[in-house]
Amino acid sequence: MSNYGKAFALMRDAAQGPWRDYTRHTFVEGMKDGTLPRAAFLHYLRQDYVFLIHFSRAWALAVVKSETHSEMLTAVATVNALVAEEMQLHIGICEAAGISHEELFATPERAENLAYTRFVLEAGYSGDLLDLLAALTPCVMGYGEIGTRLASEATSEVYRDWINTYASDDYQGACKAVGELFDQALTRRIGEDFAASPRWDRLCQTFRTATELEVNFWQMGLTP
Ligand SMILES: Cc1ncc(CO)c(N)n1
Repeated sequence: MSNYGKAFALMRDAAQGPWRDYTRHTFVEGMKDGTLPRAAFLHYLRQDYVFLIHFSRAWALAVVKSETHSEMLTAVATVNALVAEEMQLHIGICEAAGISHEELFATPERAENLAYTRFVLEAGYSGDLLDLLAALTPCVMGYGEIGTRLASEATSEVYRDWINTYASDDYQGACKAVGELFDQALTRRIGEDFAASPRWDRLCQTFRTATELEVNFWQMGLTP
């Protein structure tokens, strides 16, 4: 199992059912064995590019909601990793499939996509860094777990570029950094025993809702 920090492990266990639906979705299993139709993958990737625009904005909000230099450093590194690295994967794969960057940028946003990213942004606007991180971590860590598992279990080379991006040391390092950020931010704001605080259940609920919205996102991917 992944080691992305204490808070993440507790929240994932509290959202076990949806977490499994998310990380073992039919879409994911289709990338593993190569049976996922190319049209569904490209449709997903275009939506995911739009997702990453708003997801980067949410991480930029984490800079705004930071209280220490160390928190700012992790948040700003994540913004950079998203904009400068992860989005490049989408641009590259789409270009190779004949979809120009201009066309990609103009992709009409699906409702499932809009619901998810605006839920995350709203958690951050109306709350503090903890509320925001509870909504952000399922996205970051889920893909980290999926990437690691598929790198060892994939029986097809079709989606290897995608798998390698999320299994890479860079991406895995980002998951660990975000896990440390979350643990430290919780300890700073509510103390060492953060899971016993009255805020904990609500944070777990935000994590669970974001996880369910990830399930809906894969489902959208299957319906171009
Ligand atoms: C929907 C979604 N969740 C998480 C990630 C990982 O950054 C992504 N690219 N897309």
